[in-house]
Amino acid sequence: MDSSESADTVHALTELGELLVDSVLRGEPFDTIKHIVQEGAPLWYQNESEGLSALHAAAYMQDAELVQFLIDEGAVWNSMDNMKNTAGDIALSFNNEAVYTMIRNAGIRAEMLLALLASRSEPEEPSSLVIRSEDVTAAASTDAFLASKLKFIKDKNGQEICVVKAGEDEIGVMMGWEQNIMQETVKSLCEGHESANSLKILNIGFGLGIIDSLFQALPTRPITHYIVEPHPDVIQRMKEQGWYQKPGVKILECKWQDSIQDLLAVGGFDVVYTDTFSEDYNALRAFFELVPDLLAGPESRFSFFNGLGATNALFYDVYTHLAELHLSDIGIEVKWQDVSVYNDNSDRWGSTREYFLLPMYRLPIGTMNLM
Ligand SMILES: C[S@@+](CC[C@H](N)C(=O)[O-])C[C@H]1O[C@@H](n2cnc3c(N)ncnc32)[C@H](O)[C@@H]1O
Repeated sequence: MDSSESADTVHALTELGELLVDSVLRGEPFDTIKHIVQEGAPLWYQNESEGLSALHAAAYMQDAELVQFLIDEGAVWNSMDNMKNTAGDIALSFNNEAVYTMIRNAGIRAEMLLALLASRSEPEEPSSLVIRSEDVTAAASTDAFLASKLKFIKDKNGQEICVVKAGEDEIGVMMGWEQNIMQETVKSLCEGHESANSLKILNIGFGLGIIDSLFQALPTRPITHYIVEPHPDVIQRMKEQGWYQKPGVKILECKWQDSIQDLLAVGGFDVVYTDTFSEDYNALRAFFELVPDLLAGPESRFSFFNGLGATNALFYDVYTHLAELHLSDIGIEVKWQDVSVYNDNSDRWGSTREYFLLPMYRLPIGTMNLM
């Protein structure tokens, strides 16, 4: 094909794409739209003016039949319009549960498939949702992150935060406002635990040490408290803060991937928590697979920082369901709890990139399902 032919093809596809979106928005009959799709209109096409795809348009029209048809024909569930809304966000804004659920389930199916493909291919393909393979900054590459200098500073409210430079942006590794999430997590992991008086705890990722300090402040101090942390600046701070002298605390200065054999050999943990940085869903899922062998038994509890996709309600919902399904596959049943993180203090991010924009954090507590 010469360049004028390919320009003609692009032009024809653009015209068909525009026609499809316009027809959906005009409420044309189902058969007319089906015909345009069968003529080859690209379902991935997003119109010039607003960035709307046919799926966005069908969500605006609240046409469940059409939404299902477009999904079945391969519409892209997670594309964002110029306002950064997905079709799922639009359905949500209309409170249209049926349409929203169809789009969300399409997302879950697509991500399940991607995760399956990733587990069978070398090298691994990252999940399509948030962190893309081309992101080699400290935000999405563990090597880049571990080689970066961390800054421990105070936010406008005087709360401690830890930030790292990622390309042009500064991004929070751990922000002070997450204290509440950590508090609720410790409560749900430890309160009423059968082994509350002799807890054996494993935490992956020290960060600001918020959760580890909360574990240490439990009415009965944990008997054994493993912390896995690879970043040299964090390790330096742990030394300055006396973590190496605390009774029962054992610090492994490496990534969880490099200490997993030792951790499995220890095993028998009553509580396991993980909250790393710059890792994608595939890494989290790889950790999930190990959890049953790390836990002591059915009374043991597991949680993880459920923050992937949290810049968008639909993405967050898809990740939350994906995690639940994958954990259920390996015999871990998850109960979810909503923790309000709404805060009208728009300064909580300072100049850092925002990564959690939803009013609710969905806190997972997993236990071994022996059924
Ligand atoms: C978000 S912070 C953890 C915050 C912590 N939950 C708290 O309460 O302060 C993430 C931490 O995970 C560490 N980390 C990153 N990749 C890791 C990996 N592969 N294994 C273990 N820790 C990792 C980072 O160095 C960082 O200290």
